[in-house]
Amino acid sequence: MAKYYPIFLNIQDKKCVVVGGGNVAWRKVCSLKEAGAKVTVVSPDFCPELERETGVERIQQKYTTDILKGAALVVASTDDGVVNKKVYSDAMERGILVNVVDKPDLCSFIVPASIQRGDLCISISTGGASPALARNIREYLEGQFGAEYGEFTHLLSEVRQKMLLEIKDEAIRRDILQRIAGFDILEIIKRKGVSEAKRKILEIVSEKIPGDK
Ligand SMILES: C[C@@]1(CC(=O)O)c2cc3[nH]c(cc4nc(cc5[nH]c(cc(n2)[C@H]1CCC(=O)O)[C@@](C)(CC(=O)O)[C@@H]5CCC(=O)O)C(CC(=O)O)=C4CCC(=O)O)c(CCC(=O)O)c3CC(=O)O
Ligand SMILES: NC(=O)C1=CN([C@@H]2O[C@H](COP(=O)(O)OP(=O)(O)OC[C@H]3O[C@@H](n4cnc5c(N)ncnc54)[C@H](O)[C@@H]3O)[C@@H](O)[C@H]2O)C=CC1
Repeated sequence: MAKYYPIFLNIQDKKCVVVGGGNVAWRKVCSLKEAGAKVTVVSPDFCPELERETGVERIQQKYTTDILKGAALVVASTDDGVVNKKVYSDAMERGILVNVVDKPDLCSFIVPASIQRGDLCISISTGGASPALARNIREYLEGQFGAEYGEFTHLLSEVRQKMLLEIKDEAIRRDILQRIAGFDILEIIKRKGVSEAKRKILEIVSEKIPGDK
């Protein structure tokens, strides 16, 4: 089995093509859309979920190479191995990132199972060993990581932007940022809300920087 390098790809406003109109195509269309891509899906037929999907360009025809023009990424998710392989070789020739859903060895990237809580993303991969296990772990973690993690991440981002400007001493800044990302602050968000957590953060900051209010 191949080794993988986990990264987060910026595909905002980039053309991403999904070839195929079944359930697997729909799943990939949804995750690409959520990442802000301009999605084109091409297939002679679309499952009802794909038919209903808004904000997606649907091209109702068999795959042809010209559809890849200007694409940053393509997913081949037809039930026809020959077509999937053709998409793979077309993409490789053009330097386009490619995922072939039925052939892990024809993938320049594979897609993990993911949980999104605001800017916090937790992704799980088994490197293709067991997608079902990746899904089960995702479902388990969904129960552990509630909406409060989104609020927490948002609050930390706000405070961090401010501190990057205001606290020049890198060691002190790092110490504070590490401290306020602690689970005790998350507990305060859960029990008492965001404004109480902000108050606690200010308290920590003033303790760490004498004289700071
Ligand atoms: C290599 C990879 C390539 C890629 O697609 O990127 C790939 C390949 C294959 N998947 C297959 C089967 C299944 N895939 C799922 C589900 C998911 N598959 C996803 C990713 C990946 N699947 C990549 C590796 C990810 C990793 O392991 O890290 C997830 C995580 C993300 C997503 O697809 O968006 C999404 C869960 C999302 C979620 O729920 O959170 C289920 C379960 C279900 O549908 O409920 C089954 C049935 C059970 C089983 O087989 O385990 C088959 C055999 C097809 C056949 O039997 O014909 C192949 C081909 C092969 O293995 O040869
Ligand atoms: N990677 C993954 O997560 C998973 C992969 N798979 C594999 O994914 C593939 C697709 O699965 P499903 O969506 O369930 O299949 P499906 O049979 O529901 O859909 C296949 C789609 O491909 C379209 N298609 C066929 N020829 C085409 C062509 N020349 N050009 C464009 N579109 C074409 C069909 O019209 C249909 O819409 C299967 O090979 C399956 O083994 C299955 C489960 C999970």
